[in-house]
Amino acid sequence: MTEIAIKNVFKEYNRNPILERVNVTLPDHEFCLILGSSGAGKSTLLRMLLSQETPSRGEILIDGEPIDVEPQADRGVVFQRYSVFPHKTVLDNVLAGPSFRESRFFGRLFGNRKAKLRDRAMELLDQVGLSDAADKYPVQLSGGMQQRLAIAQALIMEPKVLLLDEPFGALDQSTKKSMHKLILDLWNANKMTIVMVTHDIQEAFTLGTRVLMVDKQRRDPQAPEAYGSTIVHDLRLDPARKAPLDPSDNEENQSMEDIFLKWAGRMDHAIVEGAPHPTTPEAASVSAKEVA
Ligand SMILES: Nc1ncnc2c1ncn2[C@@H]1O[C@H](COP(=O)(O)OP(=O)(O)OP(=O)(O)O)[C@@H](O)[C@H]1O
Repeated sequence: MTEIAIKNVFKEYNRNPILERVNVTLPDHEFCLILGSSGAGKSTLLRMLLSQETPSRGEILIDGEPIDVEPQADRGVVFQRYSVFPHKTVLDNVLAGPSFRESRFFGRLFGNRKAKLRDRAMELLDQVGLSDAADKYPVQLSGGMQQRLAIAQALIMEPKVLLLDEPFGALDQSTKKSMHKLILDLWNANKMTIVMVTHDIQEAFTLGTRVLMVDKQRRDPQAPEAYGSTIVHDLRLDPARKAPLDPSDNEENQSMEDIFLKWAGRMDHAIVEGAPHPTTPEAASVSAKEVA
């Protein structure tokens, strides 16, 4: 069981507010997608969940306990750009994390323990469809294969929470589709909570049980940097649903929020909640009835 609670979190860089009043609770086994325009603060939020950054105010709790101040193995991460070791084989890339962790306690790994880890690594490579590439080097892999390797690398640490920062953003459409199936299968098999950042609305609605839209709720035209972003829409989805496609989603000049609300309106069982602290009439909550 892994519940993440983000409580009234603010983040500033050099006194510039990036995020403000972020409040959300993600129950165990949520697949949460974070959408928002460029610079909205999505990666900053993810980095705080990873403990690479600390909130300027507010707190983040995992299972009721304040989050560790250092990144821990209970939170795995996959970034958009392949974060694998180029000089190690595929198998050794998967083994690198646990070998490092365990050798800190036991020195070099030997015998039974090493064999067990190797079996687990091969099992994961099989799950991500890379068992035939175990002896290859990353340079010999396609972009999609490298991302699958990065996912196996994260999963071998058995994280309670998997954080994904646009992991499929650099992949072509068909590879992306197969990665979507893979990540949904892994999410079901491993019972983790996933938090994933994306720019792709269709991806968010295909994968998420929860979709959060992050944007500025207050804007000062004289001082665009005056306010930070917050959660402006919080959408819960039935995991069994299918995301319908609509050609009008590709119309130009639509804001991400317009497209988001259109999608939300077409989903069965979608419940959209407004931001926790609406401050302008425009940003006030969108009820389930309005989007139905
Ligand atoms: N370490 C830092 N120091 C100062 N400013 C930062 C730092 N990290 C991020 N920022 C600023 O915070 C804002 C939000 O950045 P962030 O990367 O979280 O946005 P994002 O929503 O993930 O954007 P994108 O979709 O383009 O990746 C940006 O204006 C960025 O320049």
